[in-house]
Amino acid sequence: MLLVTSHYKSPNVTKPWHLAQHNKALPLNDRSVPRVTLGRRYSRMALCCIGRRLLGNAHNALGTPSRRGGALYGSAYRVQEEEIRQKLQGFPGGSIRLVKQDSGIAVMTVSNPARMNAFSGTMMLELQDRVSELEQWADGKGLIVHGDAGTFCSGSDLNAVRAISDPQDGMKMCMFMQNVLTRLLRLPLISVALVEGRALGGGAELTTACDFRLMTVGSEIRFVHKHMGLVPGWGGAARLVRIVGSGNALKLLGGAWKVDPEYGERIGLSDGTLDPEAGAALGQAERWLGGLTGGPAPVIQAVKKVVLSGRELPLEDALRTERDVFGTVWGGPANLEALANKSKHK
Ligand SMILES: CC[C@H](C(=O)O)C(=O)SCCNC(=O)CCNC(=O)[C@H](O)C(C)(C)COP(=O)(O)OP(=O)(O)OC[C@H]1O[C@@H](n2cnc3c(N)ncnc32)[C@H](O)[C@@H]1OP(=O)(O)O
Repeated sequence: MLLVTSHYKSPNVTKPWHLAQHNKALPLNDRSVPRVTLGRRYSRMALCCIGRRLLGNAHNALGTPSRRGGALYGSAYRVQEEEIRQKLQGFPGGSIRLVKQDSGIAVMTVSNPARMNAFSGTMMLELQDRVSELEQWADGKGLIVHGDAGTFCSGSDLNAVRAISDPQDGMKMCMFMQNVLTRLLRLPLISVALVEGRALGGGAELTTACDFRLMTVGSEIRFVHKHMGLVPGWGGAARLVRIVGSGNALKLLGGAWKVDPEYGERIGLSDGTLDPEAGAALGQAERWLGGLTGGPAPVIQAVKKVVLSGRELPLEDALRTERDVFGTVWGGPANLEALANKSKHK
């Protein structure tokens, strides 16, 4: 069930968006694709399994008002999650603030200024709570993630890292943050990481869990993991490859290269450099994002959903999702209003 459909309640179940909502037969289905050979059928089945898993999650991410949203790991992981949650409670400090604005753009602030906004244990837990809150935000359209006091985030709090350096705890923390950051990226909101100052280690990974990155002059994104004897574990490598390609990702991880705004734009990691003369960075980021989030929330959420499925799913599953999402907006209030206004696109 899609969240966007809840805005379109109507008794008329013959509308296409209701057909989609009620999972009635629609033209594109499994039978419409010929299965040529056994081998292909199996590889196709395998793809479908992966796709359905992601599809289910993607649907959840944008639709089901469940606390778990677009979670990555299944129910077996919940026990482990509870264990690591308790452990993370033992490393307090800082906060993750969230302000949901009437414009439909929320601002999330990573705040631990005494430690360059490093993630304490309780901040990881708070991040999960804020993501859950955003998954439920029916009027939401956009999100800006930034750091407090002029810098983005210096990764994990090294004091916590030292205390949980046992490989099993490390794995649990890694899964916890992978899960939370995957849910962050799958939110039905268009998201931007506003990078001022430094985004290091886990902070660099956090920037990749947003749809876009904007950088201020003098800022840097740096995957310092190699220097810590590590690789990214919060999903940052997988996402980085999709953003900049494997060659550039190898350079950034293998060389622990600093990415300044100019280099960031060149390789596609940064989507723009903010003008130091044009006022506060946050205001500029809000204006930039506002250029993508004009219009009703259900339509913007639908935009995010079709792009998300195109990004994450095999083509056939993405096409099905696109069809279903299309069904939620076709004949909906925004569509009918636009038709009634005879809108032109000059
Ligand atoms: C690698 C992956 C891993 C993960 O995925 O979990 C991580 O993210 S591990 C963390 C990776 N990050 C780092 O290693 C950053 C280490 N810090 C630095 O390199 C510097 O502090 C820097 C460049 C961020 C800032 O340098 P600057 O000279 O401008 O300031 P200070 O060094 O004096 O820093 C101020 C204050 O902040 C504390 N700090 C900074 N980062 C962390 C951190 N990640 N964890 C804990 N504390 C941090 C620093 O120790 C200073 O505190 P003070 O009490 O004044 O000594």
